[in-house]
Amino acid sequence: MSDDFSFAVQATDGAARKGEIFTPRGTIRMPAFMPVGTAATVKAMFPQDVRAAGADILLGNVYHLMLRPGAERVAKLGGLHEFMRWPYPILTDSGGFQVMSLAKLRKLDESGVTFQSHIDGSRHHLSPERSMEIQHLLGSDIQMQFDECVRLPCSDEEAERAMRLSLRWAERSRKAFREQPGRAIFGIVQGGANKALRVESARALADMDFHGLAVGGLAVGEPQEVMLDMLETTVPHLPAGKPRYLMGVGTPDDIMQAVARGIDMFDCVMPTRAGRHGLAYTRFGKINIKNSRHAEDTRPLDPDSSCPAARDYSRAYLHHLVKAGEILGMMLLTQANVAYYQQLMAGLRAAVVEGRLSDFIAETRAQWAEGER
Ligand SMILES: CNc1nc2cc3c(=O)[nH]c(N)nc3c(CC[C@H]3O[C@@H](OC)[C@H](OC)[C@@H]3OC)c2[nH]1
Repeated sequence: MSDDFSFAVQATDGAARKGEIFTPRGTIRMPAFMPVGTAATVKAMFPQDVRAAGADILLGNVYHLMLRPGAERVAKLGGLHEFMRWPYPILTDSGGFQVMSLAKLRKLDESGVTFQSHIDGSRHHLSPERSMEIQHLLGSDIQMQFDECVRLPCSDEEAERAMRLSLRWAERSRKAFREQPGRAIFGIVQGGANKALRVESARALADMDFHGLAVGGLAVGEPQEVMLDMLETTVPHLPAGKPRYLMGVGTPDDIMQAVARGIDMFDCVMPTRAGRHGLAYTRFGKINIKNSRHAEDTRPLDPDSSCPAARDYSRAYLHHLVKAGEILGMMLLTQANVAYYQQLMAGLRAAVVEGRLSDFIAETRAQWAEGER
């Protein structure tokens, strides 16, 4: 196992790619779905179950971890991998998105963002330099540049201001990144829903020495067709030899459509958050397990699933646990959902290798529509 970070495309099907990222902590099979582990845990799941579900990499977040327990403390305790007992790759977001969505009393200027913690009101400052230092302290394998993500819809002026600021912050993040074998930094394309801005941002970042590139500023309230239109505009300007990560996406259908347009990596709170609210993702579509029609249904979510939570427990039992507010209900549905997302990614990877991605997408959608047999 080399101690370097590297990426290889092994098959293509139209714009879609099947590839792998190699890191000293393990290989990431792509297209990949990265479960969100914001506060050093994939909520309601043991790390070994996240791994058993098929995940090669999970996410951490600068904003949450700098506020609690603190980046220096995580470093003192051996780093995030040791802290949360996840020895495989971790990608950390740079915190800019959460500051703008969670923190109070934010002040943004060229230096960065000053804000008050949503937890205890303490005051903090995040800059490209401090965000990279925190990601280094956490021991992150893939670090994200510090950027500004604007909500949609927004004016062209607002999108341009944030995109240019994010490019200047990309340079500063890249300079502040501590080069280490196996460690990577990704740039983030911004530009709102403005095609010219998206192309300019992508081209500028492609010329900087990033290991991978993310498409940011999407999944922020825009319709799917706007998101897909921005992908068709942006992806052709991203280097084919680097991984492409679409941040915050998405539903199973969003992911399939984005894979077909050349995206390799995804993250979304949907499978974990939905699991905690009684919503199950399955090959037959979504199942709201709270619905009374499941109260005496002895079938599991999916008898053919490799995930024990989806295969071994009746819908009646899951219905009972969720109605009773039992913790095990959250645990089982979260595990089943994360496993379903990983099974979907495995199906997409195989379909690209076999050159049958469009058939796979059509078959998968048909099975959702058909629902239960
Ligand atoms: C939901 N839609 C969505 N669009 C997004 C766009 C951006 C963006 O342009 N820049 C940055 N830096 N982050 C973004 C993010 C946050 C992802 C993180 O948010 C956290 O999920 C809650 C998780 O942190 C473990 C994840 O880590 C990568 C987005 N999320």
